[in-house]
This record gives sequence, C-alpha cells and structure tokens, in this order.
Amino acid sequence: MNIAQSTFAVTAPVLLSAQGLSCVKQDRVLFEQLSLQLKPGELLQIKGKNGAGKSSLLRILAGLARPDEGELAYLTQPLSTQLADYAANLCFIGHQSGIHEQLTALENMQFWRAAAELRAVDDYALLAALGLAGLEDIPCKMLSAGQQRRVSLARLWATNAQIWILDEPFTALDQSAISSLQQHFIQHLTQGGAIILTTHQPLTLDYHALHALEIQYRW
Ligand SMILES: Nc1ncnc2c1ncn2[C@@H]1O[C@H](COP(=O)(O)OP(=O)(O)OP(=O)(O)O)[C@@H](O)[C@H]1O
Repeated sequence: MNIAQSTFAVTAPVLLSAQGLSCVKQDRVLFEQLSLQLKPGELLQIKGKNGAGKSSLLRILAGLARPDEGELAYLTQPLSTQLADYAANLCFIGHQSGIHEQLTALENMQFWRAAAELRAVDDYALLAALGLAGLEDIPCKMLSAGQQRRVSLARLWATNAQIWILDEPFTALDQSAISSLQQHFIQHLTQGGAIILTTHQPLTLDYHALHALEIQYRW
C-alpha cells in the first residue's frame, strides 16, 4: 500500500485546539465536553447522523459562532485574541457552497481574491483543470449543482490557508471530482496543511494521519 507520509504531525505545534465545547440549539444539547486538537498534516473527519451537530461544530471551530461552553485556541493562544490571524490562515467552505450565483466563476474567483483569500493563479487554467472550461463566463446560477460545487472548491487550489474546514465538500460531485479532491487533500496535508471536514460519504484517502470524531445524536 502506498501510504502518503507526513512528518509534520509528530513535531509540529497544535494549530487548533478545542477544550470542553458544548453547544445547545433549540433547547437540545448537541454536544458537551467535546475536545479536539489539530496539527499540521492531520485530517479530522467529524461524523454523526443528520442533525447531530456537525455543521454547528464546524462553525464554532471556524470562529463563526461561539460555543455555549468551552475554549478554543489557535497556536496555543485563545482564539478570541487571534481571530484576524486565524481568519487569514483559514479556508472555510460551508454546507452552502458560498458562491455568488449572479457572478460568473471567474468573477467569484476575483471576488475571493479581492478579499485577499487567494493567491494569483491562472484562473482560466484552474477552472479548466476542474472541468469548467467554457463555463468561466456564465453566471453560476446557470451551472449544475456539481459545477457550482467545483467553482466553490476552486478556492482550495489557490488559497494559502493552512487550515481547511469543509462542510460536506463532496456534495453533488461526481466520482472523478471526488477522487481529484481527495488527491488534493493529500497534497495539502503532506505540505503541512490540516483539514477538518464532514462527509456522509466514506473517505477513501490513502493517508496515515486520518482521525475521526463522532458526535452522537442526542435527543
Ligand atoms: N441557526 C439555528 N437555529 C436553531 N437551530 C439550529 C440552527 N442551526 C442548526 N440548528 C439545529 O441544530 C441541530 C444540528 O444542526 P447541524 O446543522 O449542526 O447538524 P448536522 O450534523 O450538520 O446535520 P446534517 O448531517 O443534516 O447536515 C439541528 O437539529 C438543527 O435544527
């Protein structure tokens, strides 16, 4: 078996840690006393049934929502004091693909770049590599669900962010797009990146530093 290797996780500092998190929605405790940590080279899959609280946890980990209890740290410092640095090193792609449907794929790339999220790359070449040749100048609302997801994920080929938090990134993708995205994950991880994701599909990554955390559905 050709297992991709990374030497980062052993010696590297913890990028993101959470301690004693709890989250309550509509009087239901989704999770409590939840702790985790993420180092360079690691992929953490958050598992759980529909409604268990995976997206809620990802939003907390991305700094977009506050936990009801618990602490978060970025590079061992309280996240609340490091939000700007954290945001600059984070690529969060939520359950909704986050694209502007009135804009074209190229315009979405330009929008993200103007927000300083993306480095300068040949957008035409990137979009072509993602199977979107000829569709660069069409408003995204006219693309299929899978094509829109590809536009959204194009960010992952042009971001400098080390930490990727991805909510259901494989949704609507066909098998070849899922394979190439998983290969891209391995490349990111072996270069010192780190990923937290949710997916209801089995991960078929041939990579050693895969971790899973299951949120048990609570009534
Ligand atoms: N903004 C909100 N206001 C009120 N309740 C919410 C809100 N967001 C989520 N919830 C509730 O929290 C629970 C967990 O939702 P969440 O989206 O985190 O689950 P999930 O595990 O990601 O589910 P799925 O696998 O279906 O995407 C659900 O019962 C949902 O109704």
